[in-house]
Amino acid sequence: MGNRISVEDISFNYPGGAAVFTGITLAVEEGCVYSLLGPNGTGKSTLLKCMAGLISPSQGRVLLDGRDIAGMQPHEIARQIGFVPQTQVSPFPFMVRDIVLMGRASHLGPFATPSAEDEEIAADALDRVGISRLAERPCTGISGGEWQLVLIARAIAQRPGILLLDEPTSHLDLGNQVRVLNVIGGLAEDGMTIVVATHFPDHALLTSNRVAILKDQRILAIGCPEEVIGEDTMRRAYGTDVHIVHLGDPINRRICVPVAGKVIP
Ligand SMILES: Nc1ncnc2c1ncn2[C@@H]1O[C@H](COP(=O)(O)OP(=O)(O)OP(=O)(O)O)[C@@H](O)[C@H]1O
Repeated sequence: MGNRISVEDISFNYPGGAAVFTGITLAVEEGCVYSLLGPNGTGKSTLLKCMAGLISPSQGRVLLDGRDIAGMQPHEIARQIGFVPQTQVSPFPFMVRDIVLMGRASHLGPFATPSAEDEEIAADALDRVGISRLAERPCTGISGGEWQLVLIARAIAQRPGILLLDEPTSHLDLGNQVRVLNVIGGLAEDGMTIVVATHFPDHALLTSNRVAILKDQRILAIGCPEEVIGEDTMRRAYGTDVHIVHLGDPINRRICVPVAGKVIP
């Protein structure tokens, strides 16, 4: 498997609604971290759900290694694609470790139970996101940020070739944001292809090889992060002024700082 995913000229309407987006085309290569930016409601989650095969585009195709996912069985898609939705808290008090073990489901036969190796993979995934201590806790008794880490651990345990993450750092403290960004970088280095919807341009600058910004039903800008995340494009995307600051040596990074806001002397 080549772990490539692309969308070709896709459009999407929810029933009875206007088009969320039209004519979107993008190609994500193996081992690439691809960030989707854009204001609230511009369709980032909807695009990820189309890519995960959870909903079908009204027009256009989603291709997995060149194959149209419309013709694939759900279990075939689940073996190759992992999806981390925006945090949805389970109403059932499953143990955290059992939720993460559910990530192994696509690797098991219909009536098979998880093996010792599956248990080890789940434990390793919990360790990778730093929440081994929560393994025996019911998921109804953990925080929003902890839930987000559980869902990420479940996707890591799935070991998909392609991982789609919907705002994976939105509930996380600073340390856990960095941890998850490092995990994303490590997975991509191992050849996993990653698409991340995010509201943090800095995270896109830090982790991505490519960025697309959605706005007004279309792609406003697409390309490498240093080109796309510029002051003019950010203003056009979000309607607010930012400075792009180059931190220079030894950090050699760009950060995106909003200009507006109360400045405390
Ligand atoms: N189930 C649904 N039925 C009808 N409309 C929906 C549904 N889900 C989302 N929408 C609408 O589709 C548009 C795109 O929503 P989507 O959640 O994909 O945007 P987003 O860019 O991910 O937003 P955010 O950044 O706020 O999470 C929005 O206008 C939203 O109101």
